[in-house]
Amino acid sequence: MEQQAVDMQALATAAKAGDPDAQYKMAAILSGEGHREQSVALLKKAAANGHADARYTLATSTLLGLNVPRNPEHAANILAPTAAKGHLASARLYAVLQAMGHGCEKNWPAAINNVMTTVQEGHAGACRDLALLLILYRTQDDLSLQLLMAAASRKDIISAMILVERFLHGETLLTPGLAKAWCAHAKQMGHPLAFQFEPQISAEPDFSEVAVTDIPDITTDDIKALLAEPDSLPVPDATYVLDRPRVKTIKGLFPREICNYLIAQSAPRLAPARIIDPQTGALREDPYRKSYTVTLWPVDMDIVLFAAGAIMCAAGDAPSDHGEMTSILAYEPGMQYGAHYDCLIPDAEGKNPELERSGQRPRTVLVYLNQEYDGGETRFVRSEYQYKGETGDAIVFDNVLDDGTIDEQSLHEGCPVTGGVKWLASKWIREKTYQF
Ligand SMILES: O=C(O)CCC(=O)C(=O)O
Ligand SMILES: [Fe+2]
Repeated sequence: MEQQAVDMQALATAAKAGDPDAQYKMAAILSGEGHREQSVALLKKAAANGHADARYTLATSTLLGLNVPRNPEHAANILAPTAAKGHLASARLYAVLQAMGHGCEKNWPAAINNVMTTVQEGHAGACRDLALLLILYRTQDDLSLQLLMAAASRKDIISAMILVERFLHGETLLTPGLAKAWCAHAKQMGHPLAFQFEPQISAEPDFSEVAVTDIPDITTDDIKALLAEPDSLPVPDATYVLDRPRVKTIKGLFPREICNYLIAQSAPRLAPARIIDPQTGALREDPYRKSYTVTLWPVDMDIVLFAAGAIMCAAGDAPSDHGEMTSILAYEPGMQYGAHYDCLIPDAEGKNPELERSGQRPRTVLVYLNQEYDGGETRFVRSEYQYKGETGDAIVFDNVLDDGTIDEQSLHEGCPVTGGVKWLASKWIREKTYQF
């Protein structure tokens, strides 16, 4: 206790004397104690002194408007210098802002530069991001495999679980002992797939095999040539299945690895879905829409999640900035999304601020992220058409008619799940650039 008081005193003295690390640590302690203003003041000092973690934290608060005014341009400016120096968290977030054009100019090649700076710095998370982009683009299997091996051997559990899953499918040359060792590590870290995979490997875990492998030697120009802007990526062929509402389905929009990644990144952020109370306008839970859900805002995103969202927009024939943020939904047995329209409905006076801001929601894109569940079909209640995709398949449907008025045939539901957990990615497309 006494020692703690001495340490705190020493920290406060160092912070006052201008030590950025002490300022950052003091800011975290003060924030935990609820002293928001003092915390922000110190965070700003540490950031001004060039402390990379402080700059990242301040940038996320600035994006969210948390204890500081919301200002995406300011957030991008805070991130730019630390991203250029290869600070992983800053570079990952700055890449998202550049890819989206949120707070800075939309510039996909510049976003790739950020990824490559951190790959070249040897960050495991950056190797994983690049590997996942290559997987999403379905290109350079050898290179993505080397990047995954490099990341997994640097203890990146997401990469390790991708390799273990491939091992279980007989696709990757891991030894069973190494696969088991990675599972044990990922279980400790709480990766959901590790609990599923570990019992399927009968070998003893062999930790002696965990040797760090080299990061492949790749140039930024090579990667830029491989990874065009995701908005312009060709989407697999669609099958038109219904006229009213207009519905098409797409097999394999996302590879399995991307589906698992979306699940793993959203699982810790899920919260019960809420609806807007028609009487009070307040958000509340309702048995009508019962699922767990998370909306991925820029601070929750990385370049892979951005690109996956952009591909969903492309599947809906829309530029990426017309898409609302991707939502991930998880339905446990008994959960469902009751019959509803996705389009925005004006009030009795013909008004809806959302409609004025970014226009109607003419189209919806859903991607099924897994298939190991019972029930849970997406059903158009008036036409009785229903669809249940396999892992990575998409359904795209119009919520309005050609003249822009609501298509009443678009009334749809997520049927109750009766076994297992259904995971879904959902994107609502807007008429105009989505303003948020
Ligand atoms: O769960 C489903 O199949 C439907 C989801 C849905 O309707 C939506 O996200 O708007
Ligand atoms: Fe819907």
